[in-house]
Amino acid sequence: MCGVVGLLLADTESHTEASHLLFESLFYLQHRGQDACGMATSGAKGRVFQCKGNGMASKVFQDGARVNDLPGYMGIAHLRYPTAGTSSSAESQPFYCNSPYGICLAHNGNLINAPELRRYLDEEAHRHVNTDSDSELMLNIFANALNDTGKVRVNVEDIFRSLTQMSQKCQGAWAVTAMIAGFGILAFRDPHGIRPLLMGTRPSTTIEGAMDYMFASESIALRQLGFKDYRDILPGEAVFVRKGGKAEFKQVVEMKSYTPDIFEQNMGLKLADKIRETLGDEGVRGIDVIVPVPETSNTSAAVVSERLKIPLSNAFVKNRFVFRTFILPGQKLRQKSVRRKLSAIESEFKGRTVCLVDDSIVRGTTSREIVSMAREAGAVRVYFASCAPPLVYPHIYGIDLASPQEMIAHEKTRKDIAQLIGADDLIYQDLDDLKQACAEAAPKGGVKEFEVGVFCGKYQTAIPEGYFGHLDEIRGKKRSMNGGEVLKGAIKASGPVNEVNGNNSFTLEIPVSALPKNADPTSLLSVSTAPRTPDNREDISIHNIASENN
Ligand SMILES: O=P(O)(O)OC[C@H]1O[C@H](OP(=O)(O)OP(=O)(O)O)[C@H](O)[C@@H]1O
Ligand SMILES: NC(=O)CC[C@H](N)C(=O)O
Ligand SMILES: [Mg+2]
Repeated sequence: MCGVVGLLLADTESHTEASHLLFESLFYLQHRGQDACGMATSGAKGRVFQCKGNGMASKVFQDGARVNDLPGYMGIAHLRYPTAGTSSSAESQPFYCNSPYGICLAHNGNLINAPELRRYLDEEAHRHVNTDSDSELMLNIFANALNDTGKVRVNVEDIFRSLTQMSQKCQGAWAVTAMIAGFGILAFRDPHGIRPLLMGTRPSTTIEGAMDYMFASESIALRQLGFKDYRDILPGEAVFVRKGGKAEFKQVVEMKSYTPDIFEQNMGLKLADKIRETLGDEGVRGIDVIVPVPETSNTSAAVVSERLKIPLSNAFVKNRFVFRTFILPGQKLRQKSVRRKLSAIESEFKGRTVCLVDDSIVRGTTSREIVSMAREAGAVRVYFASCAPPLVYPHIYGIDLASPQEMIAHEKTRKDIAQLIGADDLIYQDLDDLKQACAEAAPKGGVKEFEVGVFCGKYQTAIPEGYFGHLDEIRGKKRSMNGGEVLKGAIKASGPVNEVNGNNSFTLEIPVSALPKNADPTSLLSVSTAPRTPDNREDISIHNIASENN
């Protein structure tokens, strides 16, 4: 995901009000990325001030203490959940490049032709790129186009023209806020509008008749900070707000379609009907309670409960000090964190047939753990309903979900998956139903199409040859970062493994450093295939051992 923000105050004398507002906005968008965050501001003499690093906003900005080091009337900020490159702090954003004019950029999305852009920057543009980040490439492509104007000072038209050139060179998804030191704030979106970006305004608190401008990935940040009249930046559109000036808009590249990622939309309206279709009237009558997996599925579960006329029970309590799980690096960590994050209220489960509702199943970490928690709390039957259809293809536009092989639905039937997560039955939303539910929820005349490549493998942009192989390679590299070389091989197994995989073959990846000296890799199988009992989930961790450093 990633969150981006941009802000320009009308009052150019304001000292650190911009950085304080930006800091606050990061809390409203923190769920969009927890790996790293940062901010860059610019003030009176056009100097750029920055603070960024790994961790969440409160940590990086030392509970706000560092915000006072960031003066200026404008700035941009970023929350990172990596899709490309590594998790190193050097890749935290915004990125800064001094030539020309001092540009900072914060990017949500993913570029799918990074190798080609890297080659162009190196061999033709002679620009130094310091990290593996695709966002740094985008910044340099833009900077290079601006540089080609050959001007000492550019104007707004030059900026828009350079963005047109950049949009023609880059392929993939982007929602970007950028800042040109001493000049203004820029925001733009890819031709398909895959990642979200909005703009809002508010009257300046100090200069009568003047407006402050803010851009953000989600309206919540704008609303909470008093920015109103917000509107979407359209696909292919750019907005520049000049210091002390007004917003100027330009369609820098033709709008190809308007297909925001369906993950951003309201999910789950048709799920109730699907549950009835799958379980039948009898099955539905047997359900005692609908239980949301807090909080992302609360709304959908409430709709399901109302439509099926089954009581809703908030039978899982969320620990608000544990954060998002599936974006944590490392399967072991993710698994542990589900248990830390959610606790089951026994009295709500004891002796009941429950239907758990979550927004999605990716690797199956959450669903597997909570089905087993529901049983431990005394549930007699456990159904699991997912608002999203099975995820089986890579997400390539800015959500590094998992590689298809890690996704629990990969090459599995619904029944296989139900077995793997330990549920009595599993109900998935249909893709067509989901699209229809989202289209119905969109404002009149609004979005009708959505980016759904992760469910069906059909993407909005052409995919460069070899891109999926390249993705796997990057993920392999990430996995082995702490573990050194990775052994890979298909291993035939029998016995308890059958219970886990539903067939008797699987791919095992073991970081060499995780093995005892001179160990035969297959020796690990005896550890990982221990029989499954309520207290021993080692069998599931066959894959976990393999991808511990993922
Ligand atoms: O199948 P999995 O790999 O477990 O991924 C799916 C889970 O990931 C997301 O939750 P997340 O952990 O991000 O946190 P949240 O719902 O609390 O925001 C999503 O809401 C599912 O619960
Ligand atoms: N999730 C995102 O939008 C990530 C942005 C960018 N591709 C990065 O990895 O930093
Ligand atoms: Mg969740």
